[in-house]
Amino acid sequence: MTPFSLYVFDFDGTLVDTKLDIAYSVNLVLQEMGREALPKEVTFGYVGRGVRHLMTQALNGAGDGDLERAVSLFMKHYEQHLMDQTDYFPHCRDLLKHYANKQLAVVSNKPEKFVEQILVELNSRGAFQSVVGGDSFKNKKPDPMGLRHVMQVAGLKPEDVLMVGDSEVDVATARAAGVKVCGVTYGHATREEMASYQPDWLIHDIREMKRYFL
Ligand SMILES: O=C(O)COP(=O)(O)O
Ligand SMILES: [Mg+2]
Repeated sequence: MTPFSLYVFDFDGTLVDTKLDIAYSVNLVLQEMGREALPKEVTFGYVGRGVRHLMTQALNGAGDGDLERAVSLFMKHYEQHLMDQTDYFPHCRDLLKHYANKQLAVVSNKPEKFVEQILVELNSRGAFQSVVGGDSFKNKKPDPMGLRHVMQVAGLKPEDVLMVGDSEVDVATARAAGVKVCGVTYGHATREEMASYQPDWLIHDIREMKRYFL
C-alpha cells in the first residue's frame, strides 16, 4: 500500500460521467450553426483538452469567427444541460468518502464554473480542498500549473501526491509535476490506450484504489 496525502482527480471521464450531456450540447451548437449533428461516440473522443479543442474538432476546421461563436454557444447550451444525464461513475462517491481523511482536489480542463456547478449539484463541493478548471490559470493540462497550485494549497511535495486520470493529458500533467499517476480505463481512453501512456498504476474500477493507496 502506498500512502499519499493529497489525491488529485481529473473530472470528466474519471470522477463524473459527463459525456452524454457534452455530446448533446455540442449537437445543439452544430444545429444552431446549421451544421450536421455528430454521433455521440465521435464527440466523446474530443473530450479532455478543454472547450476550444472540443469545438475545433467538432467544427472540423472552421474559420476563427466560427470557432469563437461555437465556443460561446457551447458555454450557453451546456450550462442548460449540465446535469441532464450526468452523475458520478459507479463507486466514485463512496471512494471519496473512503479518502475523506486525506486532502482531495480536482484538476480538470473543463471550465472551472462547470466543475464547480456539477460538484454543488452532486452535493460534493465540500469534499474538495481545491478545484481547478481549464480556465483557472494561464495554461491548462498538460501544463502542470494547476496541479502545482493544488499541491501548494495543500502544502505538499510531489512525492506526497497522486494524480488520478483517464487520459494521456493527465499522465503528462503528472509527469511534468513529478507526481505519480494512476490511470483509469473506464473513461475517455480505452484500456489499450491508457496502458500505452504507461501510468504508474492502471485500474479498471475506482475501488481498486483502496487496494493500492492508503
Ligand atoms: O472537458 C474537458 O475537456 C476535459 O475535462 P477533464 O480534464 O476533467 O477530463
Ligand atoms: Mg478526463
